[in-house]
Amino acid sequence: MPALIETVTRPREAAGTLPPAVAARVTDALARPAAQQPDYPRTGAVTEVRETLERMPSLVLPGEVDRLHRRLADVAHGRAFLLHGGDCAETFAGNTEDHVRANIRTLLQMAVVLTYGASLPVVKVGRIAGQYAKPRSKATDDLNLPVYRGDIVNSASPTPASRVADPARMLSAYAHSAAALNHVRSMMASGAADLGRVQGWNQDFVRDSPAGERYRALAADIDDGLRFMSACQADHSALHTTEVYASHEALLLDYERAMLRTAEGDDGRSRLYGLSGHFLWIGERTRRLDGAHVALASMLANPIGVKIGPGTTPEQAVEYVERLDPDSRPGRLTLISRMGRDKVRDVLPAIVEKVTATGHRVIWQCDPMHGNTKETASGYKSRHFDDILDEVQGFFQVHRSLGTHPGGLHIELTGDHVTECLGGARRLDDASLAARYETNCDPRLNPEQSVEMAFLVAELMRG
Ligand SMILES: O=C[C@H](O)[C@H](O)COP(=O)(O)O
Ligand SMILES: C=C(OP(=O)(O)O)C(=O)O
Repeated sequence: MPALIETVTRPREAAGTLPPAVAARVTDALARPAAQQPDYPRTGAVTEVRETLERMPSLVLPGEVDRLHRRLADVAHGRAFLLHGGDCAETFAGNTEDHVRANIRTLLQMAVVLTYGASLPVVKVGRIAGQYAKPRSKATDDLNLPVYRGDIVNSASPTPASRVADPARMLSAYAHSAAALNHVRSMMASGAADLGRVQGWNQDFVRDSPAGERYRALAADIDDGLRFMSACQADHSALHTTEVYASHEALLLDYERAMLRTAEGDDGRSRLYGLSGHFLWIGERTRRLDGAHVALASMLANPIGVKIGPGTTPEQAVEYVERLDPDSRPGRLTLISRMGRDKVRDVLPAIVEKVTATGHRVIWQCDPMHGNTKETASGYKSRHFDDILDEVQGFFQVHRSLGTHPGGLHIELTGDHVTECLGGARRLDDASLAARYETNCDPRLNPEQSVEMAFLVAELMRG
């Protein structure tokens, strides 16, 4: 697909929107070892694209990032819950109005269930409007072609030409992200997040799902509550709208570099923001402490997440906290554990204890997807609903036993009725996966499995 925005070639010296001292620090940070970066055939083209992006409007605004930071501070203090979800890999072709709407709808449905079930405000963050870069386990695929690294880098189609990394794809990713954000913002502004409407979607779920009976009572309770509030003419204006924030893995350094902007923060001080999204995270494969991803993130004013897999030591976790939250600001750092169901109960406690002892208030979030991926007998990369749930249960057990706040859930999901993860109320089995296995990378929960998961997590939150 051609780039949606033409590159503008300008003299090198005119490039860059950052003050020179900041730009020099960014350059230093990015000179560190960086895993999972594409091998572009022509580096000049990368510079041209970067310079074009540096001149474009940022995708999100510093004030929105700061507001999310304040919401996340509530999560860190145990007064709210962070729900984070969306595609494993967004695609340009899949960035349609229907898909964006369905994903947001699923996220909001889950949020309603969690808010009501756990009586806690839920901060909603989509894996949306930028989740276009994928870290991979191997450099080549089964056909011995360079591996697909996400639509921002190359194409999933299995030919040598389409797997060549193309910097112009960063421009398309920018344009697609802007379109998705625009749609999310208009959904929010036009009342799509009105609790009454979202609750209607849940009733569809209750009616159509084989697990419907189990959830009918909760859905009816929410309805009663809404009717009661209307009858009392109580001010429920807050129930008619909501905030949804955008996040992605800050993996592709050329793109993230181009989206850096300085702006005055809440306190009037100039700060560096990564304005490709509100919340940016560092993945399991790029979290080396002396690496470029950690160095860049440490300079940003955004809330930052770090995925921590089963190989993480308590000492490393403390290092992340010290480097990424040096001012000890609650909500700044989210540690996203993705241990796998077999390891979470053994590995997480020592990490939580050691980090808690530093006095920093991090958000503890559970990603129960990435440690539970398996190949099925028929060759699909899948995850079983029961394994996912088991990891969430383990995560809650660990936090309950240590008296810390199990602050969030990070899920790969889609609002499309795919068949990618096994199990759930419809008991999807290996033979059913072929029907709608559509992901370009990892398997996602479908809407029914997602809402079912939300009901089960709400029960855990009620404790
Ligand atoms: O989403 C996470 C990773 O990008 C993904 O699990 C890597 O998949 P791979 O092991 O097929 O490369
Ligand atoms: C790559 C991802 O996860 P992880 O870094 O935990 O493997 C992801 O969340 O897309």
